[in-house]
Amino acid sequence: MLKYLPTSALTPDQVGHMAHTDVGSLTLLFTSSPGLEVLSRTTSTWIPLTPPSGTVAVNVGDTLRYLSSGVLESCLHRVVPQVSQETGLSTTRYSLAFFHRPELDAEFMDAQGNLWTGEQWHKTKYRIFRASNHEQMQNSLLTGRVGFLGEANTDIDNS
Ligand SMILES: O=C(O)CCC(=O)C(=O)O
Ligand SMILES: [Fe+2]
Repeated sequence: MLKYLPTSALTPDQVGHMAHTDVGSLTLLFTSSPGLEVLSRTTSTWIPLTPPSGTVAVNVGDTLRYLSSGVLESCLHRVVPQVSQETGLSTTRYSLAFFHRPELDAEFMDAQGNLWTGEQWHKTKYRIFRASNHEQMQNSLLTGRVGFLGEANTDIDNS
């Protein structure tokens, strides 16, 4: 369960959840709160996505992308705070994510040809997830797009 607390600090480096691809294979995301946005590969714009009530959003993560040799694309997404007209603060947001991931000893190759085990990939990418927003912005591992740093720039490499 993820809870995004209200904040008055709405500068771009303090978004609810930085632009990223999920680390595992498939993510099942349950939420009825607005704020989730997905980057369109065709227009390179952020598209708001609120799953209709009773439905679940299914994200392909990095490892399924690599295990399928890129046939399935990992989805780049972020969470943007929604500001309440009454308080001027962002609203509290809840979501429930169920992360599937490969076995720790599963092997796959990333888009640059580097070989990984599931465990290595998970530990490496999670270290970035836990880092400060500033450090996250220095590392395109978070976005799974070489040279693309999410909020920090918009040059997308489709590798
Ligand atoms: O809270 C959400 O809607 C998305 C969360 C998310 O993208 C994640 O935890 O990887
Ligand atoms: Fe995510």
